[in-house]
Amino acid sequence: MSLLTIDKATKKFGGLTAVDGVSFSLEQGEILGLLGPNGSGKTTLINLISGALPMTSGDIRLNGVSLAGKRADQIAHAGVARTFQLVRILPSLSLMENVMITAVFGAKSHWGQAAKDTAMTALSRVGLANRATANAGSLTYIDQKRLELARALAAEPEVLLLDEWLAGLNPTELAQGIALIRELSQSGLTILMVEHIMEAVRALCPRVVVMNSGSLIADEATQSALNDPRVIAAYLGDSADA
Ligand SMILES: Nc1ncnc2c1ncn2[C@@H]1O[C@H](COP(=O)(O)OP(=O)(O)OP(=O)(O)O)[C@@H](O)[C@H]1O
Repeated sequence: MSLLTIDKATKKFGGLTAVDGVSFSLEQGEILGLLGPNGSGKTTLINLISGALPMTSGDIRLNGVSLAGKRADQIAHAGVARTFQLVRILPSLSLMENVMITAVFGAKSHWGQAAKDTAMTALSRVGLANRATANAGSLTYIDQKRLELARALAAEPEVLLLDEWLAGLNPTELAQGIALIRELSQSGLTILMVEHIMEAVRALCPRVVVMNSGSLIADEATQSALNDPRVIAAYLGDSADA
């Protein structure tokens, strides 16, 4: 059985079908790229998986158990964590406090010292342990992104959803970011990553799924997808780095 199964997931906003009967699955330990031009439905799909938005129809299953109709907090508790395109850290709190919040509300609902330990482990994994007591508002952009990632990791997910986590980094930071995601993947975490930076997709994802206008147009090995005429046609006319 696949770890995460997306089964004809559909989301309509009034007359617009943003996600249109999308089906694919992720195996335990896999790192899968979710590609597509701007507006193709990638973030909406991430919102459906994480419960930020309810599906119009279809099903999403984690370990065979349906997540359909569940709230975001219930889905986090079930083992799905995400990062947001625009980081959602709380600038007036310390890094530790930012991360403890998700340790408390994540898959294992830690309290007290256990929440602190989980938060510190997550901060260590992203290289921010030595700044645990600093104010989150003082962080550079890359460190805000690291903190956002630590918040997702502190929920101790089985599946991590990354929504353009690498966007906006300079070349040095991008190399560091790719190395960090690779480490997380090698530790066994299952990752679905929305990404426009093809260098990162090639470096990290053996397989990709590609959306266009809400529909899935490819589910194949990355190299073959990037040479697929349907994928190339979807990206033409879009400014994305394809
Ligand atoms: N809350 C919403 N209400 C109405 N329409 C929405 C909403 N969220 C997204 N859409 C529309 O759904 C479509 C898919 O948007 P989505 O943000 O999922 O695309 P995307 O592939 O993530 O794009 P990008 O790469 O630019 O982030 C777009 O036409 C968008 O305008």
